[in-house]
Amino acid sequence: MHEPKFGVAGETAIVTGASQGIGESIAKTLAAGGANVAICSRSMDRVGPVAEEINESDTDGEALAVECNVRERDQVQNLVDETVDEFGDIDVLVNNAGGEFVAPFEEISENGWQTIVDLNLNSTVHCTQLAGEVMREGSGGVIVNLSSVNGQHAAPGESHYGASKAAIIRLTETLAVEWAEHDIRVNCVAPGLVQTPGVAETLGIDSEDMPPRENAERRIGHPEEIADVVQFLVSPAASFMNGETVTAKGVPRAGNSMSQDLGLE
Ligand SMILES: CCCCCCCCCCC/C=C/C(=O)SCCNC(=O)CCNC(=O)[C@H](O)C(C)(C)COP(=O)(O)OP(=O)(O)OC[C@H]1O[C@@H](n2cnc3c(N)ncnc32)[C@H](O)[C@@H]1OP(=O)(O)O
Ligand SMILES: NC(=O)C1=CN([C@@H]2O[C@H](COP(=O)(O)OP(=O)(O)OC[C@H]3O[C@@H](n4cnc5c(N)ncnc54)[C@H](OP(=O)(O)O)[C@@H]3O)[C@@H](O)[C@H]2O)C=CC1
Repeated sequence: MHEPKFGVAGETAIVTGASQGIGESIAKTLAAGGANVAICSRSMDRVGPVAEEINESDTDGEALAVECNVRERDQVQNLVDETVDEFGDIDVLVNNAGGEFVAPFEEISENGWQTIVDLNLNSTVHCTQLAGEVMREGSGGVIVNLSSVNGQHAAPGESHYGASKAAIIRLTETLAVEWAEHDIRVNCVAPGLVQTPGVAETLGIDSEDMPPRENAERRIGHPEEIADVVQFLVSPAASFMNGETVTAKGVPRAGNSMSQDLGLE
């Protein structure tokens, strides 16, 4: 009889950008599955309480909070070092930290473009190279990158974000090929619109404005619906998946009526 292998118990995972939103949900989901999680954000005041909540819950996995701006390579090295010191190894890396502002291409300054590329793409490079070194010297691992439907389809005001998220998809595919010999799988998740504090801030919509889950045509996603996809990809159940981008967007079109209303498609 074939036993499904969806577990992550005993694994050590780094989740970046875990003080809120999708990253917080991924960290809690992996910890609930028995993984130890090293979680980071730019502020210990914000990420510390998430780790406390995990450690005070009855999950098997433990949490370590680290203050780390993933745009700064030396801070990422410290995140990797603290994780290995605390848990002994790194089995899983989830490159979740990211963000954007919405602006027409011609209004994006050089620094504005650089900021978004640094935050989404270059941070993924820092984390993947530095945590990947530990994986390659050890017994391999699993990496999951957060892209976006904006990395797959054009949307107005998203040139910088879309370019950085499209690059993450190709980086994922390339590393899956290059690092297969090190027993490292690299996959990607491309969410559609998901209800997070970042979306509320970027798009100016509050959770009270969000359509209910029952409204399949208009509703936006919930963070745990992305966390479950990540949990699957890092588990041995996805052992034959490498270099893939899994889209999670609720409706089988580019976006939904909600994103049309918001002018995102
Ligand atoms: C067909 C497809 C259909 C798709 C339908 C579904 C669509 C799904 C869409 C999902 C979109 C969601 C994406 C997300 O990632 S949401 C969650 C992410 N969270 C956030 O984005 C957080 C909010 N943003 C921020 O915190 C900041 O804006 C940011 C982190 C992005 C930058 O902050 P930072 O402090 O590092 O940078 P500065 O404020 O110093 O700015 C740096 C330069 O950028 C310029 N800038 C900043 N904002 C704007 C703006 N609104 N317009 C133009 N330029 C901006 C700023 O001026 C600086 O440049 P200069 O020095 O040259 O002035
Ligand atoms: N929500 C959505 O609709 C979609 C989101 N995505 C992607 O999913 C990921 C998560 O999005 P979401 O949960 O909405 O984002 P949020 O803005 O809600 O949360 C972002 C998280 O990243 C952290 N963060 C931001 N900048 C840095 C940095 N430089 N270094 C370390 N941590 C940082 C923030 O913590 P702090 O402020 O404490 O540093 C926070 O924990 C992003 O990559 C995003 O692009 C993709 C498609 C759709």
